[in-house]
Amino acid sequence: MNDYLTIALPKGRLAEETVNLLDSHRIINKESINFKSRKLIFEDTKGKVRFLMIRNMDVPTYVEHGACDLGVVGKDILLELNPELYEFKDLGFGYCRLCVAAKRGGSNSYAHDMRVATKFVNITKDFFASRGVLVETVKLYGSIEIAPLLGLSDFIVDLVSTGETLKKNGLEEVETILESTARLVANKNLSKSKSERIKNIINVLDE
Ligand SMILES: Nc1ncnc2c1ncn2[C@@H]1O[C@H](COP(=O)(O)OP(=O)(O)OP(=O)(O)O)[C@@H](O)[C@H]1O
Ligand SMILES: O=P(O)(O)OC[C@H]1O[C@H](OP(=O)(O)OP(=O)(O)O)[C@H](O)[C@@H]1O
Repeated sequence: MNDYLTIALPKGRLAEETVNLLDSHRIINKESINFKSRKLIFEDTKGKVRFLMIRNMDVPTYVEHGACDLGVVGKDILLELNPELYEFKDLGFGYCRLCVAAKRGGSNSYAHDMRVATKFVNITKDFFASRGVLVETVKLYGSIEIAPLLGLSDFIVDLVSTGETLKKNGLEEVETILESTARLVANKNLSKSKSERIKNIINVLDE
């Protein structure tokens, strides 16, 4: 079983694109994974790859601790968690921006002690500190756009792709903090044979 390469996939929008990419390069056969199933572990016996369906924010933890050899995760999460792992490759998909947003037509000036709702507490604190503003962060896990509408926060820091969620909820973008795409990451203490396999995978993806 140890000759299997274990890959942490983030359940959600990045998993299927990763599997399609690996399948199109014949690194795995996508038939070995059923996204509709409640199963959390899949094996491609021919390609000798095991996939673990992991919550997005947990992917770096699994890879950092060596429970998985490889993982796919957004750059946004890597910047937020700053894990000890190798970032091997920008996979190009999963593009989004981490933005400051507020109620449309409201005051967009920053002030000390204002509340900012976000999943990305570390990036948010650092960003406002770099602007000389000390803010109170309100940690949320989803539907962040609702917070300013109900007076829970003055601003939000959240991911924007098409801008549709901001628009539909009466918010507007104030500024972009960073851009993100999906990254292939690896554990830092891989065996020689696993390092070789990963190098081969990257070469195939680069062809
Ligand atoms: N609207 C979007 N369009 C494109 N990529 C996105 C978008 N939102 C997030 N992403 C990217 O995809 C990654 C996974 O997002 P996804 O929405 O699948 O998980 P999540 O909701 O953050 O995870 P969880 O539900 O486990 O908290 C994000 O970290 C980011 O890199
Ligand atoms: O600019 P858009 O294309 O509208 O995409 C942006 C939305 O996508 C993500 O949410 P997701 O769908 O992951 O739901 P969540 O609120 O549960 O995180 C993000 O947090 C925004 O809410």
